[in-house]
Amino acid sequence: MGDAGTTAWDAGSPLALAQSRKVAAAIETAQRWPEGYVELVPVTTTGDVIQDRPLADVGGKALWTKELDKGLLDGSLDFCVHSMKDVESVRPAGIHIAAIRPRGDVRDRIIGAESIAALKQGAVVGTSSPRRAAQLLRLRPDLQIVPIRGNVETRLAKVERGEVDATLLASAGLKRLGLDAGAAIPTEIILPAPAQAAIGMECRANDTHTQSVLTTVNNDITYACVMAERAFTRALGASCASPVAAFAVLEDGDLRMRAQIFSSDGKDMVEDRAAFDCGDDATPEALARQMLDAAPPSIRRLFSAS
Ligand SMILES: NCc1[nH]cc(CCC(=O)O)c1CC(=O)O
Repeated sequence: MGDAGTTAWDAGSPLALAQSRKVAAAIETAQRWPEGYVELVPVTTTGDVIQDRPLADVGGKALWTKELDKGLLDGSLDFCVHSMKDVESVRPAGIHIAAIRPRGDVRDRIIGAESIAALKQGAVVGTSSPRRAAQLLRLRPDLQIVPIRGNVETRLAKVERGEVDATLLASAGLKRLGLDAGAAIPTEIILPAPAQAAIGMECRANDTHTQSVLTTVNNDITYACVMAERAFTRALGASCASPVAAFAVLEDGDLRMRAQIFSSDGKDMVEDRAAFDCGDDATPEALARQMLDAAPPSIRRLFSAS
């Protein structure tokens, strides 16, 4: 960072702007910098330009980070702010996840009904998330899942206009946009995506100055949990087309993780949990291996590590 830090957000997304503003404010407070000291730079990403096709068909999560990665590596940006859920589990060489903010509400919310059980028979639910589709179909095979893209407001409007009966959205994103929509679904019913509700900051791996600034707004516990969820996802060889859920918490000094992998139609699921302790054989990678070994072909073919 020079005199002022330069950070970037995905300019096509109001959620990304809200998150970047919050991160900039947290850094300014921690560093006792004046308001506005951290300069925000809008960067439009391919992911937001292509709104009509499912993410899995056009190139996956990298579409959200490609332009931002380039800005980091060419030195025009000092750091980037991401929803960690949208950041691929393998990052380009030279880019480092420097900090993760305290996690918000990890649950999904249902918009358009009081609960999944309350949806009418055969209801049309809009989601382009393979995880949410599989989880919904597992609980309610009668539902009709249709793809839905666009930002959070667009999706809410589609429910409002009756284009779909319901949709699922992350509670954390709704809250950050100041939207109090829908009903929270317990994690026992819908386990969240790996890294859901976590905002992270990336910088160049060799930029020790920016790293030391970002560390002041890091949350150690969230960082450890999200990194374990990412390690699990990476070990599965999961892509954005793989239905996977994972959620880790720190409890009595242990990292405890619950994880699920599904077939696309939700008919098959492998669920497991593990506690990771320092110096233990139990690791997120071992959990991924064990779950893939137990998985039928309908699940295994969706993961490239199998
Ligand atoms: N896939 C888009 C996306 N990326 C992050 C969030 C919400 C905020 C978060 O989980 O950090 C959302 C919207 C959603 O899934 O409802």
